[in-house]
Amino acid sequence: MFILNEVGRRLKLDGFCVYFKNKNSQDKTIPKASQDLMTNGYISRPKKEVFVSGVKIFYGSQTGTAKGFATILAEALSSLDLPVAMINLKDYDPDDHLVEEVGNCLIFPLVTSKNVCAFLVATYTDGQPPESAEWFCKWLEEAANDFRFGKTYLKGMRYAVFGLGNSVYVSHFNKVGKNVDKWLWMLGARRVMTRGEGDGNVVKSKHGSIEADFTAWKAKFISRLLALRKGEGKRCRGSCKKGKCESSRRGAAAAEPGPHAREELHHRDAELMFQEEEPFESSSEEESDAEDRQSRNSVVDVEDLGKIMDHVKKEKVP
Ligand SMILES: Cc1cc2nc3c(=O)[nH]c(=O)nc-3n(C[C@H](O)[C@H](O)[C@H](O)COP(=O)(O)O)c2cc1C
Repeated sequence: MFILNEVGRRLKLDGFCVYFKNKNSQDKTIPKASQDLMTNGYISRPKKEVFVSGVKIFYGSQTGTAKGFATILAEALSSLDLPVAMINLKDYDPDDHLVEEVGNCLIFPLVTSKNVCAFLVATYTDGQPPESAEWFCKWLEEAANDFRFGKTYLKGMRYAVFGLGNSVYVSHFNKVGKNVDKWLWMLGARRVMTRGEGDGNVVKSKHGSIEADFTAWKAKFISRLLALRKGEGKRCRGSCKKGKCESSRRGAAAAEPGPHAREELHHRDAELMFQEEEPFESSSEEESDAEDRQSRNSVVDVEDLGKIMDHVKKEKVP
């Protein structure tokens, strides 16, 4: 029996045969048949895991700004060697395809998709989406509010949203971006970064113009993608503003909610979550799991309280 060492030399071994393949070693020193064997039944180094296999950029645009931003993003991403698809929401039927973004593993259907989805959507009069994104938004809103879909429907999908708007429309500023972010989250998709808000009102725009807002968001999105590509997650370390994470909830008292109360909680949480910037990655299911754990702790607290009361009563008996 033989073993191939780091430089492809055969070493004699008694009893069994192992091949180590050095990725820098010259494959030409190893016969083709042996190379095949290395991945077919013989021990070889594990293959590098792929954490992000590509990006899908969805856009909803009326006068072309969102489409233009989508093109800029696609170009930036393809220079990073990431496969990119640009999708006009007008041509996309969420009823048929959205669930595909969850993952395509038949054996473990809830396995996270290796794609990341970016949504670039504009807001129009009275907070309505552009015509091209009407069906997508209608479908998403209905699904998010339909208990038959539930908060795991899009579990495994990873996404980020950049909304385009103008803050002169005070009460409906960026409403569509906000809603798309909220509805995806309610369906269990995982937001990989804070929503970006492009503002065409140069006086109020965070970075001076909608283009600058987009450039800043794009830079953050790319750095987030690079981190995800390395397999890095981003968890709340207990410093989130609204105290919604598990760590900051520990110790807070709450009553056990019934099924309707929980449903209500899910929607109320979604509203709260999207009033402010959310600094960490999350999905609605995780939020709700944390609620459940907290509730279970609270039930124990109530039981303990009962025992204490019994004890106090006994103490009072002469
Ligand atoms: C008629 C009209 C109505 C608009 N209404 C809103 C609005 O309610 N809220 C908002 O944030 N932006 C509003 N906007 C601003 C657009 O969202 C913004 O110009 C955006 O960049 C357009 O993107 P698009 O070129 O991809 O369609 C409105 C713009 C127009 C022309």
